[in-house]
Amino acid sequence: MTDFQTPILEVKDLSCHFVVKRDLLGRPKAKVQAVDDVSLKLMPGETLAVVGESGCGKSTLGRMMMRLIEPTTGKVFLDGEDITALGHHELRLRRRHVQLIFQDPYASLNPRMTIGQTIAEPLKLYNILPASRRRARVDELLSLVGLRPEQANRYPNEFSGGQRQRVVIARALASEPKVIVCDEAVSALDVSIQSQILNLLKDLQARFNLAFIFISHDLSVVKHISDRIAVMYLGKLVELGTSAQIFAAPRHPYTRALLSSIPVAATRTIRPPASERLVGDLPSPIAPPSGCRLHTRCPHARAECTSVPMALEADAYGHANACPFWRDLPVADLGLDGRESRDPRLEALFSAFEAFAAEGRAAP
Ligand SMILES: Nc1ncnc2c1ncn2[C@@H]1O[C@H](COP(=O)(O)OP(=O)(O)OP(=O)(O)O)[C@@H](O)[C@H]1O
Repeated sequence: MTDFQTPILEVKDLSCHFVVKRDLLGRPKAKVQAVDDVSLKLMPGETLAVVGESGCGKSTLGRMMMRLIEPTTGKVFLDGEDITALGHHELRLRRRHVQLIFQDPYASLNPRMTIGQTIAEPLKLYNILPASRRRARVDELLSLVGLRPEQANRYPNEFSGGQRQRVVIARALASEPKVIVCDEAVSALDVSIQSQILNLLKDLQARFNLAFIFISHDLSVVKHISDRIAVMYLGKLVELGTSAQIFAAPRHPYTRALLSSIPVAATRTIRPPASERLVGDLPSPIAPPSGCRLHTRCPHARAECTSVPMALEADAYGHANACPFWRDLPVADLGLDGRESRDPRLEALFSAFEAFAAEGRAAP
């Protein structure tokens, strides 16, 4: 049984370094530090968004959570059980509880199988139901995702992008998961369809107490669906907090920069000014900058940033950030959903209100 104090999914000090070059003797010569020393907890029924620009390690992190990519170091716990060292058979049984939904539903559906066959696959694979009861369950799953049972005999190419994503969601639900990792799950869809799919995911979450890892490069997409948001830069976590903390009182210069790049129309949060924007290009993950990895692009960088450790420091309300100088950042007119200024003296108070509002929804 799920204990509400036990995270449904937890990663501890997780790293993934891909070897991209070897010498003549086959020894590693260059490694991409795709994910570096990331620790996160996901509580049952919670939505944790992982955001950051392309290449920051979001997908690698998501796949390591399912052990679709083997971590270089660190551990993964599913419902309190260390699954890092499980053998193939044991792992396959646990995978039933963590499902993945990709960006492109067409690529993840077999064009030669009817959607009924596709949705029935996990029922067979994990021996969830005998053959005689599978059809009724497929009908039920189709209804749950807003499709009609009589559509079960159709093929993926007969459906729109949004409908195909509903099929993928039905297939994920068939294995009765506890966690669904949504990797850019709505990015390829039109905005109106995006919100329909997000609403569907929210409804299913409430119904089945599902936990979501929601991977996205787009902060505006995750704002309304996330309990907490983890912000990544070049393989490192730079900020972690409730959605309200991140949007109303962002602390790390990278989070401030991400918020400054959201189109005004996409969110009611007023954009930070241009002075918050990053300079230059993303450095190579093969040789990330020393100290704070953002220092080569940070508009607020100072000499010490080349050597500071990049570790998350959390306040009493669970709002964690890796910039030790965040309190000294210039007071930016971030809008803060209607507040006029970002007075640091008021920030602790706002944080307290937000933590209070989030209490019961989010892990500390
Ligand atoms: N199999 C691999 N071999 C070598 N490098 C890889 C491999 N997979 C990912 N990478 C590199 O690891 C880094 C992180 O990639 P990842 O796909 O996790 O980032 P991401 O934030 O999900 O980006 P995107 O949104 O573009 O997929 C990138 O520099 C990428 O090029």
